[in-house]
Amino acid sequence: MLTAASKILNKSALATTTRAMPLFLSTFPSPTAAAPTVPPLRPPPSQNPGPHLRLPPPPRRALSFIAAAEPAGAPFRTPGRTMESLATSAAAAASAKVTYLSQRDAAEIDKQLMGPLGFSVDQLMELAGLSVAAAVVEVYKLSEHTRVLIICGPGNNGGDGLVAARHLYHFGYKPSVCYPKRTAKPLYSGLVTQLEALAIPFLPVEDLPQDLSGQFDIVIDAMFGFSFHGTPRPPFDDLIQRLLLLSVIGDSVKRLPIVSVDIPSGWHVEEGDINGGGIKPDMLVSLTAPKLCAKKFNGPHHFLGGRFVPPPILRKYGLELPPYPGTSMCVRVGKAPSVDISSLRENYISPELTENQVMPCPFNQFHRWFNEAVTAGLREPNAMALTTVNKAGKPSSRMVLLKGVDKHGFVWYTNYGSQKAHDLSENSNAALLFYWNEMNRQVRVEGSVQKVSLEESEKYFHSRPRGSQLGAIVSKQSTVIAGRDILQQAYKELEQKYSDGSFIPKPDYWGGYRLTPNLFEFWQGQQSRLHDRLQYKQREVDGGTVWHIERLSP
Ligand SMILES: NC(=O)C1=CN([C@@H]2O[C@H](COP(=O)(O)OP(=O)(O)OC[C@H]3O[C@@H](n4cnc5c(N)ncnc54)[C@H](O)[C@@H]3O)[C@@H](O)[C@H]2O)[C@@H](O)CC1
Ligand SMILES: [K+]
Repeated sequence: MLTAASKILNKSALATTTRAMPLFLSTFPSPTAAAPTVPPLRPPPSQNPGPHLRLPPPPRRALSFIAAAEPAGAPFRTPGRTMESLATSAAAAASAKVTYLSQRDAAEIDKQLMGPLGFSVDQLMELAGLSVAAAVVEVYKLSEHTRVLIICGPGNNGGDGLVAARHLYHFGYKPSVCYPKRTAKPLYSGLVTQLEALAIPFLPVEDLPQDLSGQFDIVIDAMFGFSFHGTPRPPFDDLIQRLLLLSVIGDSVKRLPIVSVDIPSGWHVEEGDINGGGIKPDMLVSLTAPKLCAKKFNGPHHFLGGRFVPPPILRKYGLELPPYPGTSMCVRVGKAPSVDISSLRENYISPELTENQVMPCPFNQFHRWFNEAVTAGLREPNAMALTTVNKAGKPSSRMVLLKGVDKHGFVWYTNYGSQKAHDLSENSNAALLFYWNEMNRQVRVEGSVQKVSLEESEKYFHSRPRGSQLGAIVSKQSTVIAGRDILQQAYKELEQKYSDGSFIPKPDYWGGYRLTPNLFEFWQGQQSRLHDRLQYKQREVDGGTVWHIERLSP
């Protein structure tokens, strides 16, 4: 099982964070004697079309090892989702034009969705509330913002808050709800019952402290949405005062953040905070499309949620909205605030890694950790940084994909004309680095590198998809080329040449390498920088070599 903390792997920009390691990893099997053989390596999971809200996929079943994928960055790959596509969609969202809705249009769209377009209010509310929860997870890490107070109003905005409370509970947060004016409709009483079944506390206004910052880490303002008129009536006037108080307590970093759903409550739906005395939320989650008042929002985090707007609505209202990335339920509107790099740090929480827990054979220990990384659903756990050094002592690093490991070493494939190949021809010493961020783990491997046999390279080359085989022929890796079209042209020509499905010969300049290790280091991040580092080094004993384990200071 994964802990709730580990399920929420978010990308918040700022400050120190605590990252808990999946709980199941703490249950190490009892130490065993050195196994004579190395268990088979499982293949990496296929591309994970992960949403913006990154929840690890369910554990995968073990598969037998087939060395059949491409090296990192192989040309002409068509992945489900790459970092490149994430980066592209983030850039597109940041620069996208946004349409703002008047109060009348917002209400009209609502009617159309629930009339001719066939939606029910329950559906829209569920999607809206999920978007709010997803946006909160994007910005406010669970480890730092566990206790969430959701203040719900009498209308649909309040309903969105109730739904968000449920999702946040399931994402591992500890929500409490203040819902002083309940609506006697089955939709709302159902949402309340669902929260009661999760033992989520409902707090009367009288029980809330004047200063909310002592008891909560975030407040979600789901009091009023686009149907708000006039000035807030009791008890919401008092609740809004408490939120106002928050903007004057603490500095901008330590202040209890307020997340407003659709409209900052109390603001005019079109004019915004008219006299400047309204709440100043840190985050606004606009739903369907931002309302006019959102133009006046100048907090650091503006998100859009409600990924359900069909083309007829987009066309009719000429809506331009930022594109949602991947399968995400929310998208940031505008640019993310800049990050102080020096403030980025993690406080790792992991089970201890002790000498008597690890396997005597480092290859077996590697397999154990690798398989756990696969089981946890990490994307490309076989990606490793390879560092080579040329004869002048100049190092260079790049990511490659591990294609096999056994007691003889770690194997990857590449172009024998590449820079790494050139370095290796001058200096066979190299280092590999695996970094499994979500598990607070790193493995370093050092050793010497030789080419694998021609038969091994042939066998692997022909196991690859034909597109990858052609890509390997086309690329004269690490040489300067005039443009992308040259590659595409050469690829097209080859595609035509082999369009009859005939055998594609492996080019001489392509093949594998094997690093035979003389050192391993297994690193596990721990709290307060007291990380575990266990190093395996080879020692001569009675004419043979044995692996000796030492603990290194972090
Ligand atoms: N496409 C859409 O239209 C969607 C709308 N949704 C949500 O629905 C909201 C709109 O919901 P509603 O139309 O129910 O309206 P609101 O939730 O904005 O509020 C209406 C309620 O607030 C009360 N109220 C209004 N002014 C008040 C004041 N001055 N003092 C005290 N009470 C006051 C009204 O009597 C009514 O009970 C949106 O902002 C959004 O959060 C989402 O649930 C789903 C999609
Ligand atoms: K609101």
